[in-house]
Amino acid sequence: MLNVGVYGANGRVGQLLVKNLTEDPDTTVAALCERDRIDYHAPEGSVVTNDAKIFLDSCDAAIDFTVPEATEALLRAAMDRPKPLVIGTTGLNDAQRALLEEASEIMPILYATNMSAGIALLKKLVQMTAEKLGDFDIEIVEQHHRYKKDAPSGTALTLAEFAAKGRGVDLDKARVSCRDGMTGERSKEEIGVMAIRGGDVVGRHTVGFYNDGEFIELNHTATSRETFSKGAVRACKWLVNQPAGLYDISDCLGL
Ligand SMILES: NC(=O)C1=CN([C@@H]2O[C@H](COP(=O)(O)OP(=O)(O)OC[C@H]3O[C@@H](n4cnc5c(N)ncnc54)[C@H](OP(=O)(O)O)[C@@H]3O)[C@@H](O)[C@H]2O)C=CC1
Ligand SMILES: O=C(O)C1=N[C@H](C(=O)O)C[C@H](O)C1
Repeated sequence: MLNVGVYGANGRVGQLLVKNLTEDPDTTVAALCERDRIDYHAPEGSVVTNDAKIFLDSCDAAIDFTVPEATEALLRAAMDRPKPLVIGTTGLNDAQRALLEEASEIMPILYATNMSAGIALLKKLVQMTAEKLGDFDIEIVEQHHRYKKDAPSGTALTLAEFAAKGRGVDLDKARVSCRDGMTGERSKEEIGVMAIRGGDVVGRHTVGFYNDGEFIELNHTATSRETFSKGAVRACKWLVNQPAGLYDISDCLGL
């Protein structure tokens, strides 16, 4: 039995993780970490805490869907009590990404901005298409629910990274995420990454390749948030058998 901790246990994804881990015959919910309180009955026998160290000491592996500053606190706590970590939180800054890489030298960490199998495959398709259709304009549009805090989504930025890799360009220089006013004509090098927010949209990403006379749009739509929570549980079960290192969801799926 794998004793898993859920970090951000009161969140939209966190609550689904508790459900999925409870239903899975191979896993149990050993610990819940939440900064304030949880709005439901914790599974019997689970440790409920707001202290990341107590949390890590109470589980064999942990799954994090929170906010960047909370992920940073978890990584710092894990440096002297390493545990396999599955991290889905988006919006990490450069320093937080560097901390994640440093931590992965002493524990296995799977970091993915999207835990779905569909996006894992889409990333490869985007890189290939960007490379093969070198003169098509690339524009990425993402749609999410009204409660989402970061923009563009972590997934859209990951897809943009794969597009940039396919083109052999630096995304920091190529990315355009705002057009307003007299922007001038679009340059060939631009990779547009735009965000739409509204309603209860779980997650929709479209990577368009536009040319004169034709265009291709590659789309992925998540119709259930359990796609992410179940993907994270699957990743966690895989990760506990891996040595220290930084992994992606594609590694877990063999894609
Ligand atoms: N990789 C993937 O596949 C996916 C990634 N995500 C990402 O996961 C993250 C969480 O998403 P979602 O569940 O929708 O978000 P929610 O806002 O529903 O949940 C966030 C959780 O983090 C906690 N939290 C917020 N601020 C802090 C803080 N300063 N310190 C400690 N804990 C904090 C919240 O606690 P409280 O209730 O007290 O506010 C809550 O438990 C986001 O970054 C989102 O982009 C989402 C879906 C899929
Ligand atoms: O906040 C969300 O909801 C989601 N966030 C992730 C992201 O930022 O890419 C993944 C998914 O699209 C849902």
